[in-house]
Amino acid sequence: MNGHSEQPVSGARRLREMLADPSKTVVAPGVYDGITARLALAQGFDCLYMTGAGTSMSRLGMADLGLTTFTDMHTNAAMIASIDPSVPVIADADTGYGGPINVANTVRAYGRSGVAGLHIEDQIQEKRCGHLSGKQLVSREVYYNRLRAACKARDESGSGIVIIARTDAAAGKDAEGNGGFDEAVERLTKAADIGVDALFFEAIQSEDQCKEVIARLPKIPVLLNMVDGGRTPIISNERANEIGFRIVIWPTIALEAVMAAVGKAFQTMKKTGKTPEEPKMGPAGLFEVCGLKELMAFDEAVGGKAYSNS
Ligand SMILES: C[C@](O)(C(=O)O)[C@H](CC(=O)O)C(=O)O
Repeated sequence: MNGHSEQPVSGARRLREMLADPSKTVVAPGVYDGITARLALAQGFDCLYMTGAGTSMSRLGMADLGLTTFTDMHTNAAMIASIDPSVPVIADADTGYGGPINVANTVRAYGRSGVAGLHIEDQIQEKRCGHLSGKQLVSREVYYNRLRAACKARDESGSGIVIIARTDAAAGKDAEGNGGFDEAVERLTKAADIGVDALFFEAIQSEDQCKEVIARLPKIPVLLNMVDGGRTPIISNERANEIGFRIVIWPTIALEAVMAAVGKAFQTMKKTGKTPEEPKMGPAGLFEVCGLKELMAFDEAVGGKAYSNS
């Protein structure tokens, strides 16, 4: 033993193992920072989803309108993936942030940082949340080039990062007017032929459409995007599994909880001059969510005295 017993764990490999069982559905709650990632991990989720909308709002204070750069997204994804490298993180990679060489750079960088999977979409650079109206798409050719670049970078880098092709065509159109349900099926069918690992049909409008998507895209795993108040009716993870979805992401679960709760706490402070009455965790309780005990134990294990009387 040389003491180097901790082998790097590949989130991508773990995600691929999870996807290899066709009877299983990977469930990934949306997280966007260290706190939400820690809270999801504490509940025992075996996969996390880094939401781009949440990253945009938490890091920039801006709505999901394509303002986040590669650096914003990569830095956040890398941080989240590093908290528990044994739990795969699927991260939003929007349009890939430019042309084919940008897409390739994104795939390589996410893979090097331990991100297990990412999705690349066919919106134009001035993109928006998939559940808003008026989405504009790049042409099929530009989209397919993005996907070819992503697959080539995955293969050349050897990271095995799971490439998920997302199309916004069901509720958007390109400059030639191509759009709608069948266009989305066509784009994702081609995506599977190009060699991506999974498919993301954005803004499915009904449970019947969910079934049709699964029937028409039989080749590789299909992801379901569950956004409360979005275009797709909410179904349970169990139902998604019965229909045949292999990944379910819940991008806004933490955003909905946090925004409502924090807004209420600030309102109470403004009205009463104090924090809300509810029981508090206290500083130690708060830090324990983010590894306080483990960090102190590590320090002590190597002879540190800094925290021994805390
Ligand atoms: C999945 C998504 O890309 C995200 O950023 O999390 C968003 C979610 C949202 O804005 O509600 C999307 O569906 O476009």
